[in-house]
Amino acid sequence: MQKKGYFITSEGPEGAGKTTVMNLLGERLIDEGYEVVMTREPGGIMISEKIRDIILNNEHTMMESRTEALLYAAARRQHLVEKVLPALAAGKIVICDRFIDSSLAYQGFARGIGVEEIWAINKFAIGDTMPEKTLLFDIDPAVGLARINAHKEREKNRLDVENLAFHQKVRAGYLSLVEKYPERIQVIDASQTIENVLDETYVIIKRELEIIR
Ligand SMILES: Nc1ncnc2c1ncn2[C@@H]1O[C@H](COP(=O)(O)OP(=O)(O)OP(=O)(O)O)[C@@H](O)[C@H]1O
Ligand SMILES: Cc1cn([C@H]2C[C@H](O)[C@@H](COP(=O)(O)O)O2)c(=O)[nH]c1=O
Repeated sequence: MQKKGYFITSEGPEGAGKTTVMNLLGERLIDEGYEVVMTREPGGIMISEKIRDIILNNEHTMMESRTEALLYAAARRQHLVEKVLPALAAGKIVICDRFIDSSLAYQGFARGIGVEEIWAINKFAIGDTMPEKTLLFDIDPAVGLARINAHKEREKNRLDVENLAFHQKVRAGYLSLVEKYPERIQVIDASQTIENVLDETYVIIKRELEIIR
């Protein structure tokens, strides 16, 4: 159906509903006949899932911020070459839960490493590959964290357990990225019901896919 690959990423603070909504979106697009690859960062393939375990392990309290940033970039590189680029070359839609904007918001802004520094290591990791469209699921971090905490079975990782001030910096970081890249990053109010968030997401992505078709 689609003539060329299309790279979509979802971003946002913890508990914004990215995974829930993008999975539903992916199912809907597949039902319509699109070839869709759903994946995530850090992870998506064996090596990057192993790096994910190292980064997010709650016992790794000694992990230094730049080490963390480099591990995210390493996981990103391997995932890109092993999964994302081949799928795009085959004309598929790739929907990736988080990508470089997570590193900019979490490591660049919230950890305070600096956006330029994070760009530099990620440029090395991804070259010129950037998403065509990024959806920012925007939510008050207190609401997002409350959603996560309501599900006691969900294990909290090393980033989830950062304090509220950290997650507020993440959100502020994301919003400053929207100002910098208004064409690429589209904000969705993630405080709405799942159905409404999905509808809004679907309309945005369908419009994009119809343009490239
Ligand atoms: N719009 C919504 N309203 C209420 N609850 C929601 C909404 N969207 C998702 N949830 C619930 O919030 C929780 C977190 O959702 P989800 O895992 O999709 O978020 P996420 O953005 O992927 O989070 P994280 O990045 O922390 O993994 C889940 O229990 C999900 O059912
Ligand atoms: C890609 C990426 C992710 N993070 C953080 C964001 C989350 O706290 C975790 C991933 O967990 P999720 O349940 O899959 O959302 O990692 C980051 O800090 N920097 C990154 O580049």
